[in-house]
Amino acid sequence: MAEPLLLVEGLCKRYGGVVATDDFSLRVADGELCAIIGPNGAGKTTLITQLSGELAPDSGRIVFAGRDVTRLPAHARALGGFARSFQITSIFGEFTAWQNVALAVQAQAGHSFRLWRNASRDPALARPALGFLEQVGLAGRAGVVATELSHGEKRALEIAMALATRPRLLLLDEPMAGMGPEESARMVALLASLKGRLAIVLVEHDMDAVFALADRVVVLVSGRVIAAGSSDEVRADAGVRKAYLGEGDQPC
Ligand SMILES: Nc1ncnc2c1ncn2[C@@H]1O[C@H](COP(=O)(O)OP(=O)(O)OP(=O)(O)O)[C@@H](O)[C@H]1O
Repeated sequence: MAEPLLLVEGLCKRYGGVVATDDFSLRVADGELCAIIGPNGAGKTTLITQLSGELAPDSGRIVFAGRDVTRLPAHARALGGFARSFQITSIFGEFTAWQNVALAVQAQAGHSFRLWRNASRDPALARPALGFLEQVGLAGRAGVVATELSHGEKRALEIAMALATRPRLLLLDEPMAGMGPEESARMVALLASLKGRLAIVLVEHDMDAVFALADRVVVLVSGRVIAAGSSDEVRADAGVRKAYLGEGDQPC
């Protein structure tokens, strides 16, 4: 079997008596969109924070592009090609959408943030920043101050900022949270447009979105994988229906 881009083996994390991640293993190929679902408290956030490097596992290992990154902190993983879509707090509210992405482009290029004033007039920064905004459907909102963007636009901006770091793997923690149907549909379309270009690990409660987007769905219950497979396989899995979707319910 070809070496996956992301290989997770035997990850474990306990909080006192609570086993939040229980012998979790995962393989994600280049360009694959892998969704992780599970009921509240299943351990999804604990898992994604271990993948991003914000939380150290008790045991197990994480290998990215052939390199063991288990003990690398988040910023070092980011340099190696990990990007996490952080909560909206990572956006500079008083800056325009364009300026936020330009900062991410600048950070990726390794320039000091103190050069910002000059850099803001630099076409080498301006063009790619606009390009990333275009990719997420925000080109028409480039000059809008971030605080004035809608919730869905802010989430899209975060993704543009993550893309500006030119990641090979994007970790997304509930990108549809707090969205209405129209904003969710726009986010699904955006993620569909990214599919195949980079690997994505998506934690999401919106089942319609997950089943529409994922190449593979992994179901967590009490920190353990109870099923993994295509959307159709997971929807049809009796154990998933019983433990997660609700016994007797129609599949989503
Ligand atoms: N800092 C912590 N200290 C103690 N227990 C924690 C901590 N963080 C999470 N837990 C526990 O670990 C388990 C997994 O929590 P986690 O937040 O990862 O689940 P989740 O699947 O992301 O839940 P949700 O869908 O509600 O966000 C839960 O039982 C939770 O109460």
